[in-house]
Amino acid sequence: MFTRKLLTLVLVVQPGRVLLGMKKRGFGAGKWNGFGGKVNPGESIEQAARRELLEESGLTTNTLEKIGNITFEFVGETELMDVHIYRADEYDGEPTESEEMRPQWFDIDKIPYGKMWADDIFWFPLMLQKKKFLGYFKFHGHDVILEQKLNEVQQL
Ligand SMILES: CCc1c(NC)nc(N)nc1N1CCCCC1
Repeated sequence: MFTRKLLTLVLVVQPGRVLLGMKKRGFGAGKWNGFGGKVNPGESIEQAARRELLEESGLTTNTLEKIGNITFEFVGETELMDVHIYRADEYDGEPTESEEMRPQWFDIDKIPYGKMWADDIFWFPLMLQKKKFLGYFKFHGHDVILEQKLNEVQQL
């Protein structure tokens, strides 16, 4: 009944601040988010995460750490979104605007949750504490969470 679409999301974190991108078009346009997107046939999830980070922000990293996996259901859609979330604590390059994303650093205490996907406020604190987590969010439209599960795990 449900198929799964593999997606990636990378958060670049430095002491006291996190790099987010303003999505300029497509799915999630107008929201701040990490960098990510689809996994192409023949590439690993981690390779896709690295590719999307470079394409969307201009950055590369040696330290991509898998920190979470969240499954999203949108009511009425039969394709679940299986988002594999990574944290990068180091990076090379300079944040660069792309066609998809306008990057900007945010102080940890000024993360614009009101302009992000509604789930982020729940799992960002775990991500920032370097905890690992599994989650499930059921959305009605793009703004209303009907059901949610979020559990810390020791390994992914
Ligand atoms: C699945 C949608 C989504 C979402 N909740 C609904 N929350 C965040 N932070 N990112 C998302 N993605 C990240 C991968 C690329 C698509 C958008």
